[in-house]
Amino acid sequence: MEENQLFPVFFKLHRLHVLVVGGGNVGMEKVNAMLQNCPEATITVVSLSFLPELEGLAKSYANVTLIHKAFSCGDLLGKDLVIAATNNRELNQCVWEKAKGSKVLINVADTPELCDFYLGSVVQKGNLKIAISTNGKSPTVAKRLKQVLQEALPDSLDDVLQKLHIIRDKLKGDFAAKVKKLNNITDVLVNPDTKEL
Ligand SMILES: C[C@@]1(CC(=O)O)C2=NC(=C\c3[nH]c(c(CCC(=O)O)c3CC(=O)O)Cc3[nH]c(c(CC(=O)O)c3CCC(=O)O)/C=C3\N/C(=C\2)[C@@H](CCC(=O)O)[C@]3(C)CC(=O)O)/[C@H]1CCC(=O)O
Ligand SMILES: NC(=O)c1ccc[n+]([C@@H]2O[C@H](COP(=O)([O-])OP(=O)(O)OC[C@H]3O[C@@H](n4cnc5c(N)ncnc54)[C@H](O)[C@@H]3O)[C@@H](O)[C@H]2O)c1
Repeated sequence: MEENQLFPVFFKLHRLHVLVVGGGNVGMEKVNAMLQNCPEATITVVSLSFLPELEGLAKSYANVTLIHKAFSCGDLLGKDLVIAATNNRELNQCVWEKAKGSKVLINVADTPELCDFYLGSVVQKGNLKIAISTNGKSPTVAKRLKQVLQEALPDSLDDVLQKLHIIRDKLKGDFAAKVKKLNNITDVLVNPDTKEL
């Protein structure tokens, strides 16, 4: 079977500055996806035109800035991540070249081969977050799986996380002893019939 070699990480977007080039449907969707996960994400969108929905988002989120202009190299200054989402393949390739020259990680929405990272489909239950990737094979399947998991996982999972966090902070002893205890307590999640030792 072909393997997915992507390595998932969870970015603290409120500490990073993201540049999105292109304020159309895809630019809008990517901005929306980032804000859904992190309402404090710092995002600058550079574009020749903006969808009205994107202008609405910029009004609601002080951390989202829209700049009405054509992309230029200087837009990369101070940015940590870039998403190239214009409808012009050559321009997206040019943004990629400039980003590479500046050592900034980039996602080129119309060219998976040029992406340093992909966005995932995200299941959220309070503190719990599950990101899904199909290795770029079918974003639609990723979206559907998200819907299935969002329904199937109980909301109470967040209570479990909150309680385990309290226990984790209270546990005494050395690291190995804490790990053993936490694994004993949570064994019931994978073996419902076992009793805590
Ligand atoms: C998961 C999600 C996250 C997000 O965007 O937030 C996401 N795409 C979503 C939706 C979606 N995208 C597309 C459709 C139409 C149907 C279809 O094509 O399936 C739908 C479905 C819909 O909108 O209903 C079209 C599309 N997408 C890409 C291309 C270019 C290409 O493949 O060449 C084209 C063709 C453009 C064309 O044909 O012109 C590329 C990528 N899209 C990715 C992520 C990355 C791979 C993720 C993975 O590994 O699965 C990757 C590689 C790069 C990236 O964008 O990061 C989000 C689900 C949101 C949710 O959970 O609700
Ligand atoms: N990765 C994904 O999830 C995904 C999904 C669907 C489509 N796509 C691809 O993404 C691309 C964009 O699609 P779209 O629907 O957003 O297009 P769109 O036409 O709605 O938007 C393109 C935007 O790019 C801007 N733009 C054009 N030239 C520019 C320049 N020189 N400087 C700055 N901004 C400029 C335009 O003003 C416009 O706002 C398409 O090539 C499409 O194939 C990717």
